[in-house]
Amino acid sequence: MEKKIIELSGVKVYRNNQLTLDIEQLAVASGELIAVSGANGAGKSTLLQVLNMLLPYQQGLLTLFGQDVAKGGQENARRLSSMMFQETLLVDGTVYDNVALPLKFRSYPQAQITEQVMAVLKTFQCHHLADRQAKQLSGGEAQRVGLARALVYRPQLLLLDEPFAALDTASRTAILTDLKQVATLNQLTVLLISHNFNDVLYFADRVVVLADGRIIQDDCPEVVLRRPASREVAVLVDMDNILPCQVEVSGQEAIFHLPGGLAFKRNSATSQNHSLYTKANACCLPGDAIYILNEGSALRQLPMVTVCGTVAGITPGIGAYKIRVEARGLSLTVRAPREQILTLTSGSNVEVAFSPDEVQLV
Ligand SMILES: Nc1ncnc2c1ncn2[C@@H]1O[C@H](COP(=O)(O)OP(=O)(O)OP(=O)(O)O)[C@@H](O)[C@H]1O
Repeated sequence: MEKKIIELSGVKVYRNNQLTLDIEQLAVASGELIAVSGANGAGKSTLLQVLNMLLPYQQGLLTLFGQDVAKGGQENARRLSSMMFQETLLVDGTVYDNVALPLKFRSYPQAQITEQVMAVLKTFQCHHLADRQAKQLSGGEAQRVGLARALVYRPQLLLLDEPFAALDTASRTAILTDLKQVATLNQLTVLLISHNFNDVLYFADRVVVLADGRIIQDDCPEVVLRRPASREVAVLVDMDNILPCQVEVSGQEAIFHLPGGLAFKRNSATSQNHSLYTKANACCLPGDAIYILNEGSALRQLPMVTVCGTVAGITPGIGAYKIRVEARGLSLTVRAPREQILTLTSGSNVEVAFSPDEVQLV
């Protein structure tokens, strides 16, 4: 059986008499790279503070490394876990001194301190900074040193509260690449708070989405990206098309009604949670699931919904261009490779198509 590093059951946290965190069930296995995402105020930092035992919970069960923290599991959990915040507080002294601190606190012998500090600095590509004054580092260097310090004593669990949010995209990707490699090699469990969904897609095997302190979706990041469980998640992942929609269900058949009289059918037994068919008032569709039809396109043979419209704008991008198509009062965002849009300009008439099965009710 997979070893569980974190288990929460019925955990509730109140702040100022308000229920701020309400986790029915959450289990994280050893070696998992898990992200926690959600809008501002969703409860992400509160969850992390509970896991780091900085904040008490008023109800429920929290087990870390197999031990109930309310029954003596705290000491073991502190020994085996580490945490990093958005601001890395480096103390006066050199980079070496800073990274050596956790080992000095733990009374490691000097030779082992030197060996582990230099090894971890090398892993995070900051060994050349060892003799530099820590307070003179750039933001990116400081976060790399902070990560080295968090991992120098080889914890099994690393909790990250958006520590890389202020870094530029290239530096963030580079640091997440190194961390992912280290984590995979050492079976390190990492829980990363991030509201940057690109980082989540890049780094995590799984993402837990919070809203009002509750888990509203828990799945692999690609599923959350393409099949958000609610409008809130669709907004969080920056879904290309969120469209008003009413659904009429008759037996196994669902008829989707979109603005402009656009309607299509699909089998209501497929694709998603049946309760959404009656309660959803919007649907969403990723831009790469809408295709621009050319004459003779093989897609015309497939059961697709087709709509005629006009190109209202084209935004270049690497991998895919974004094309805004106005069709029957709907504004659709389509993502297509550059070669497919070479003949298009603003004002071009186009026919676009999508499969009803790609439409997600939210
Ligand atoms: N020290 C505190 N005392 C009382 N309430 C707090 C405290 N810190 C946070 N809260 C409240 O708890 C709720 C959750 O906050 P939390 O910081 O966990 O959210 P978050 O998802 O991390 O948000 P953000 O993305 O903005 O950092 C919010 O309503 C917030 O106002």
